[in-house]
Amino acid sequence: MLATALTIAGSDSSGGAGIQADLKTFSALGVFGMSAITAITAQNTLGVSAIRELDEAIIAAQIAAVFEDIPVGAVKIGMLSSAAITRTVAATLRQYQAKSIVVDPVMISKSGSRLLHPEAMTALKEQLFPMADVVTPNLFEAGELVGFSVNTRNDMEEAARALHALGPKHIVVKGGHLEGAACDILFDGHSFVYFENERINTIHTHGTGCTFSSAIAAGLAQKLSIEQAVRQAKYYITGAITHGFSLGHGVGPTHHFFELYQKAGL
Ligand SMILES: Nc1ncnc2c1ncn2[C@@H]1O[C@H](COP(=O)(O)OP(=O)(O)O)[C@@H](O)[C@H]1O
Ligand SMILES: Cc1ncc(COP(=O)(O)O)c(N)n1
Repeated sequence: MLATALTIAGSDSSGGAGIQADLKTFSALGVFGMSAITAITAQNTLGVSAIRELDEAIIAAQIAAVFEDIPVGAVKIGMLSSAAITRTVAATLRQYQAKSIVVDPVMISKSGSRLLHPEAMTALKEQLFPMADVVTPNLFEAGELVGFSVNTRNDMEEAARALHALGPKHIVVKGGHLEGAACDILFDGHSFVYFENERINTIHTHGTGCTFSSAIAAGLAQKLSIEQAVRQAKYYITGAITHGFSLGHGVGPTHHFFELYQKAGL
């Protein structure tokens, strides 16, 4: 049977991030994608102009409709916006005993808009982290979650240890915003694995975090180990950024035709 994955995230009208990036990633990796929308953003390559949260009942109903009928191989969680939505998502996933959960703790868009109210941080840590197989903060998100700034590889390791103590089975701290190579670290509570690629010199990185976490979920849905899933996701995001392009007037999107860059060896 085709592997399946569910994304629980916000909608990005410009198609570069959020639900749209997640579904494109699932498809490109050969996984059947399903979605539960938490919030609708009016967004383009220049920024976010409006956000409308959906009410908790329709969010829970979307998740329930999928689980009641279809086997869910993996779940990716992106923009949650509020504490109430975060609690609803956690409770509904608990109800259906969801497995292989990837939490991307989305906080601020690349264009600077808040996608998570600061008061939702506690619900995220207390309700969702203990259920997560993997949590994938970038440097800023890791810093907000642990309460110290994360700027170096040493800081990334310290942050991964502190976040692992909150309950997730694995932490991936993403170094997309580091100086030098694009280096991410995976921590399982015992040891670190580094995933490193040359930094691609581009401004077109809209949706990189969404794409990377969805690619990890796709791998888990395909029964890869966490390390294999992160390796596949790193290969995928590197290709998607390499082939990212200028669309609109601002930060353009990544490219989701995996076959194209697979054949080209990136
Ligand atoms: N310019 C770049 N070149 C190569 N890889 C990058 C680049 N920017 C981000 N990445 C990679 O993309 C993934 C997403 O990371 P990041 O951009 O830090 O996330 P976010 O979108 O949450 O800020 C990571 O694997 C990171 O290493
Ligand atoms: C709906 C939505 N979800 C997530 C992001 C973050 O994406 P990124 O930080 O990669 O721009 C976004 N811009 N919009």
